[in-house]
Amino acid sequence: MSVLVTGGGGYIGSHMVLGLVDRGEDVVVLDNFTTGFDWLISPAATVVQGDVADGALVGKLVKEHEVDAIVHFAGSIVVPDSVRDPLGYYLNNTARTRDLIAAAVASGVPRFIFSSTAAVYGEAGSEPVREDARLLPLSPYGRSKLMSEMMLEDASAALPLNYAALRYFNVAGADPDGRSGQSTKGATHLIKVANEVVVGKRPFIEMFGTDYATPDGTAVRDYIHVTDLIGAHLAALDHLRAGNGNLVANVGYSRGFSVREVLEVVGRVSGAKLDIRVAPRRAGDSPSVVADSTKLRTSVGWVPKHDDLDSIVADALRWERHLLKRNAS
Ligand SMILES: NC(=O)c1ccc[n+]([C@@H]2O[C@H](COP(=O)([O-])OP(=O)(O)OC[C@H]3O[C@@H](n4cnc5c(N)ncnc54)[C@H](O)[C@@H]3O)[C@@H](O)[C@H]2O)c1
Ligand SMILES: O=c1ccn([C@@H]2O[C@H](COP(=O)(O)OP(=O)(O)O[C@H]3O[C@H](CO)[C@H](O)[C@H](O)[C@H]3O)[C@@H](O)[C@H]2O)c(=O)[nH]1
Repeated sequence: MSVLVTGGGGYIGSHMVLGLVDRGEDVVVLDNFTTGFDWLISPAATVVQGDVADGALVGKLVKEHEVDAIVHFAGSIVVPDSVRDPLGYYLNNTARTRDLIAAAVASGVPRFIFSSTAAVYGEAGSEPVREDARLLPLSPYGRSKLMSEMMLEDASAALPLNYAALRYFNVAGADPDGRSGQSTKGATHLIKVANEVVVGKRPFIEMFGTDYATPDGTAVRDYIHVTDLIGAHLAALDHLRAGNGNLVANVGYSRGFSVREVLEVVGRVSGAKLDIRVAPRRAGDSPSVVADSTKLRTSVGWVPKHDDLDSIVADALRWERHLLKRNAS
């Protein structure tokens, strides 16, 4: 038996591979390496280069490796890019996910875990956001993910497939043992960009929008350590394997930090003085998104172990320094 991890060469997927390998599972990675890297993947996994929409390839991998679950991370992830290129996002995130679900069903894989996002909520109204809040995504990215959730719901009602859709809030940090971290070129995520300024890869950071209706005027997010996010996936996999039915759940810590607060923490943890420049709001951004994670905690017994912004920033910074040395050598 093994687990097929799509996008296993990416930031989050490579941590999932570590989480599975660490508990003795066999893993097959399928990645086209558009944004991922083969060197991020644990040597214990089998790595196949290809697209998730290649149904014949997926069918072959399922058969050869006796895959009992697909964990689907592959996708395009940058909110403002999705505003500029909506059709590209609907193709890679929605249409190709449809093809992967079809291949899962055709080859008899009974379980599917999907990377969804807090972006499905948009401006949800009251916070923290529960799973039954209004789903009004503000960007093509959020819509592309919501449509994938809908396909899974409908497919699961009609076909022998159980699924978990995990709505991640803002994923950050790196493997505490230093084996993986966010390595995306031209990254756009706040903590990654700030740490690139700390190590001298960028001269300054822009603060997008200081006129939001939030306590300090900058946007608020629920930053979650990638290792706790992987803990949620492993718990969801166990939940599905135990026959407990479908699960749609938020993954966050239920507390928010503003952009200004995050940059203060980066400055304090690194000891660096960041050049921070005020810039206009970024297209597609929500003012505030904070998770209510009660459902995940009660349904699968998820207990986060790294709920501390200082450690998130410190782990991410350690990885950034590692990348700097790696690229210099
Ligand atoms: N990073 C976050 O804060 C965040 C938040 C919410 C949800 N997510 C979701 O988590 C998932 C993983 O995100 P990430 O941050 O690791 O991104 P990433 O870009 O590092 O990883 C995505 C991986 O998928 C691969 N890929 C893309 N399209 C593919 C395709 N058609 N076929 C095969 N491989 C393909 C890429 O090469 C890459 O390795 C995404 O689906 C994203 O939408 C991420
Ligand atoms: O250089 C930067 C980068 C970001 N920000 C701000 O920091 C906040 C967080 O931005 P990120 O780019 O780090 O993350 P997003 O909230 O835009 O999006 C992330 O989390 C979402 C869920 O909330 C999606 O899932 C998405 O895939 C993932 O990129 C936003 O207000 C953004 O405008 C800045 O001010 N300067």
